[in-house]
Amino acid sequence: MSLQLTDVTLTFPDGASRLTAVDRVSLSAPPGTLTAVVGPSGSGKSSLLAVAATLITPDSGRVVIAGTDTSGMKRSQLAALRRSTVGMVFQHANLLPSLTAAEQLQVMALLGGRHARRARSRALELLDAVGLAAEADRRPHQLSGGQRQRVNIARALMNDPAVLLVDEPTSALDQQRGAAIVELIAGLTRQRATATVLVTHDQSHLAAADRVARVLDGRLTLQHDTVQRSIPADHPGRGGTLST
Ligand SMILES: Nc1ncnc2c1ncn2[C@@H]1O[C@H](COP(=O)(O)OP(=O)(O)OP(=O)(O)O)[C@@H](O)[C@H]1O
Repeated sequence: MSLQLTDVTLTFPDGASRLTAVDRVSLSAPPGTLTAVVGPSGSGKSSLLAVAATLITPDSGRVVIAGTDTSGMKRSQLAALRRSTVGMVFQHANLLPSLTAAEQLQVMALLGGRHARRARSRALELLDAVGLAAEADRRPHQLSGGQRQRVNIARALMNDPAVLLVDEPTSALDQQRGAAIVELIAGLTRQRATATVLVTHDQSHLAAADRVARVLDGRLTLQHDTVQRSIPADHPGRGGTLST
C-alpha cells in the first residue's frame, strides 16, 4: 500500500473549543489506483489531503507513506520524504512566471538532488506524456489555463512519486477541459502506478475513479470500489494485478 491513513483525527482551535476537521479516518490507496474524495464544502477534504501530504501533523492516528511511518518524524525528515515520494497538485498551478514549462519541471529534479542533464530529458518526456511536447519552451503567460494545469501535473510527477495528491485541479477550468484533466490524471495513475487521491466537488469526475470516498463532517461515510484494474507488472516494486 503506497499510502495508508489509520484512525486519523485532526482538530483546529475554534474559540474556546476545537473543531474536528478530520474525525477518525482510515483510508488506504494502493498503487495504480485513483481514489476520488468527495463531500460538501467544509467537510474536511482538503484537511485530509494536507494530513496525507504530511503538511499537517494530525492530533492522533498514523500516516504511512511508501512503507514509512511518518509518526514522530522531524520537519526536515518529512520534507525529504515528501520530495522523494509525494507529488502534489493544487487548484492553481502556481508556476514561476519567468521559467519555461520544461524549466518548471527541471527545478523540481534539482531540488530532489537529481542530475541536471537527466532532468531535462525527463522533463521533456513528462511534458510529452501530458500532451505538451510542443510547448516545452513556453512560459506560463504563453499557455492556456488547461495547459498550465498540465505542466503542474507533469511537475508533480518529476521525482517519480509513489503517491500523487490532487486538490480540486479543475476549479479554474470549464467542464470539458476539467474532464480532460481528470482523464489525464487517471491515465497517468495507471501508467506510472501512483497511488492517487483526488479531491473534487464535481460528481462527473467520479467515473474516472477506481474508488470513491465520501467525507461528511470529517468522517469517511462510504467508500466503494468501482472497477478492477491491472497495473504495469514491470514497474519497480509496484507490479502485479490489483484487486481494489
Ligand atoms: N487552518 C485552519 N484553521 C481553522 N479551521 C480550519 C483550518 N483549515 C480548515 N479549517 C476548518 O476545518 C473544516 C474542514 O475544512 P476543509 O478545508 O478541510 O474542508 P473542504 O471539504 O476541503 O472544504 P472545501 O470543499 O470548501 O474546500 C472547516 O470547518 C474549516 O473551516
